[in-house]
Amino acid sequence: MSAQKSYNLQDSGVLRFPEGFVWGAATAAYQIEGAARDDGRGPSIWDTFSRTPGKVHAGHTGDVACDHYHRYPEDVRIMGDLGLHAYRFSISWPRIQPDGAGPANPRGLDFYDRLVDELQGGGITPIVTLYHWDLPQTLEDRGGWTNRETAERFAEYAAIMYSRLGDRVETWTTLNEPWCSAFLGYASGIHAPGRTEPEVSFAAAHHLLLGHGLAVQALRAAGASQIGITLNLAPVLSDDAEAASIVDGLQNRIFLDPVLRGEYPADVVERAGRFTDWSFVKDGDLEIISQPIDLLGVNYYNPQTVTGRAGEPANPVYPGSEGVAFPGADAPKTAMGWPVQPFGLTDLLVRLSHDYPGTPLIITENGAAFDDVVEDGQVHDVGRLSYLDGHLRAAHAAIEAGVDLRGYLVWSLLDNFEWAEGYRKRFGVVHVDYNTQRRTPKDSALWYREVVRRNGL
Ligand SMILES: CO[C@H](O)c1c[n+]2c([nH]1)[C@H](O)[C@@H](O)[C@H](O)[C@H]2CO
Repeated sequence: MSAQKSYNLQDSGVLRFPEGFVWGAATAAYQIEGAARDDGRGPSIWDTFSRTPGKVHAGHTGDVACDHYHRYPEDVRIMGDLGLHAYRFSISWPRIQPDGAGPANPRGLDFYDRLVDELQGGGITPIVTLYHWDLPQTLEDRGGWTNRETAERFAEYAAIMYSRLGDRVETWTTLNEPWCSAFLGYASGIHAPGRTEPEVSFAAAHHLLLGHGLAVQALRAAGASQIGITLNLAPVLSDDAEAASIVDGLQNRIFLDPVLRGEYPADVVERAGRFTDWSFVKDGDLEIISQPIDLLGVNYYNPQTVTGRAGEPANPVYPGSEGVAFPGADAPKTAMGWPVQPFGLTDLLVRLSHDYPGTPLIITENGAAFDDVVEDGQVHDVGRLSYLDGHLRAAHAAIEAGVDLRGYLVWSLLDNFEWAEGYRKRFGVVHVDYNTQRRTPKDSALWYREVVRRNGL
């Protein structure tokens, strides 16, 4: 259960969030846009990966997805109907630079111009993610994130986007979840580009962070004032302190420390030593990576439960985690098999504010997949509503504990392409019928609308 404590509830007896708390929803380009070949968009690593037999459920691809590229006015209207303050979306790099470098594709820029204008017309604040996993394939052909030059291309792309949208977009996040890009993409291979080379995954992680730092420099030089990065973070639950520290290092501190402290954690450097000599870290890199940021985006879904077990092989997504087992949690599960443990969000937020003080936090993703059914034009997604309610209570408990939490963006606005799961897993508060593209707000959306209106539960 989330942390239970008696609050000094205000007038109407609800949990009130701070004045100005930002309520919104989040999506990502490859997961919702479709139009994979429209208007000059080039191929990304996810176009390639989803076409690789066996990589994505039933061979699903993002070719059409939610057809958001064409239906964005309707989707913005839905955001307005829900009363959302903000909308977090990512920009498709290959739509802007089909080969990952060189002059921008004007038709790609035009789409995001139109989207931002539509949002502004609806009084909805855009929150841009520059990179949500859809690397231009041409850059992957040159090594992708294992190639240091990709970091430089990313900063050039960031500057292009700021020059086009900076007059209307105030909040910019550079990367979504570099942990997933590096360790799902290059170590375990369960995400694009599907490489199973743990020995290069740490270089990929570093170049992603270098790209973040160079992009922060470029954005700041161009006048951006609200810049951040989004990390997927998880508290680690264990009866074994050593096992917990190993996974905390490989999941959380490997990114938090370079970005917010300007150093890699020594224990992680040592454990990764069996894969790499870290020679990809050049003088000055960590100063660039730890450029000051204004906001830390936190994606939270559940804690990690681990235990020490002699002889246990490394978990492929955590290179260097030999001796650690992942037994799973004794808790209700979502359709992804992820445990529902809202208390983990409170623990995480309080830990961040204690260990990495001074950086305001925003929950950039939190949500759940459940098997939804449309009945008489409605979706009674009680499980998702309960998950969101519990996690908002957990977030409120963190605020009560003094955490500087600025907002909450539910994952996701729409059912969408759930990466290797394809379309079979639904995270949206709005149901999408992929045959007709009909949108149906679920009960969770109607409940969330009331939360936003009341600024509380
Ligand atoms: C393990 O959870 C990760 O933090 C995570 C979960 N999720 C994410 N990251 C990604 O940012 C989204 O694109 C996914 O659609 C979403 C749901 O899977």
